[in-house]
Amino acid sequence: MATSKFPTQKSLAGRTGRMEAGLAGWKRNFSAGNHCGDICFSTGWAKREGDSFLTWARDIEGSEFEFFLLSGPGSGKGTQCPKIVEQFGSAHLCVGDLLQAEIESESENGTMIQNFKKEGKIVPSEITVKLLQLAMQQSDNKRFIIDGFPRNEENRTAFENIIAMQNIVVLYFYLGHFVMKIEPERVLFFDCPEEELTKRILNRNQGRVDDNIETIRKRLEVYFESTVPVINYYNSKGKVQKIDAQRSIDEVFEDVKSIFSELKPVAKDEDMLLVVIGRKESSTVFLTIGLHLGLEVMSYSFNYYANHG
Ligand SMILES: Nc1ncnc2c1ncn2[C@@H]1O[C@H](COP(=O)(O)OP(=O)(O)OP(=O)(O)O)[C@@H](O)[C@H]1O
Ligand SMILES: Nc1ccn([C@H]2C[C@H](O)[C@@H](COP(=O)(O)O)O2)c(=O)n1
Repeated sequence: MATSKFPTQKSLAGRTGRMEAGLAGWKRNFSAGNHCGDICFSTGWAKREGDSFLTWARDIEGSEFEFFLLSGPGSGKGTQCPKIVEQFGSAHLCVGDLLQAEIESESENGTMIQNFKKEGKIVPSEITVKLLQLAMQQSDNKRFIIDGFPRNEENRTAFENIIAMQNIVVLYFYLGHFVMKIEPERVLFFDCPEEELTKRILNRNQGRVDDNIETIRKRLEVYFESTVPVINYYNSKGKVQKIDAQRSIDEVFEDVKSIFSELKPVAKDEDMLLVVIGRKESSTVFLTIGLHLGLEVMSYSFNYYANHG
């Protein structure tokens, strides 16, 4: 086994302090209302050699990375994705296509989605995130290119705040769950002027209900108002890779290729905060999950808050 770089007891003490402070917040939230009965938090620092918090989370979720592909309508997302899939073997999840499949399956949300689409509006995250999660779960692939998502702040927070551990909750007798934030590995942004986008969509000829000048204008409005702030958000986190999309399809793909070729497995050496919230059994769940995942538990505490119901 490689040499461990576990934090010292001293540094753990500081972290445990922060953890306790965080728990005070949880306690306030729970006592505010939604919970009946006794609450237990089991928390601790744990790690697995060579893993970062995020890789670990993905590992459990079963995915190696997610790329978000975010750009204006008609910028070439749907054109480049099959090429990425062919060359790099990632799974392409196009949220627009997932929504279209819902429309075609005449599901209960189909008509509502169709109306949003006609008006160039963004479908509520409650629907898109569920479709996306399901598609990810059903895929054998562990690498995802998520095309056309998140389109606005609501999409972004819904996805990032996903309760990633629902499967584990089921496995462990509904006793507790982890909550963690999932962020994309990178965000690809195809930069293309508005006039070019409009021209491309009007020439697309795929029979889409939203490929008419009136809806294109609305979609562009929504794009500048809601999607550009999301791109700016990820840019501020250093995740955005901008590609000049006003060139030929092959030239654009050359840049895409170089980004994907740079990908290396993430292997940071960080410890992680593990939180299990539940009833009295939360400490058992904590230790069982740690064991199951091959984690070394470095510090651990059990907190019991009597009836807040
Ligand atoms: N680099 C390019 N140069 C010229 N035309 C392109 C280029 N890339 C894509 N196109 C064409 O532009 C049109 C729109 O492309 P595509 O459907 O890939 O865009 P998109 O970003 O997926 O759009 P939407 O967000 O509306 O689904 C298509 O007809 C496609 O063939
Ligand atoms: N996150 C998303 C993605 C797409 N939609 C809707 C609205 C779009 O007009 C339509 C088609 O998407 P596209 O193929 O242009 O990516 O799907 C949404 O509401 N939310």
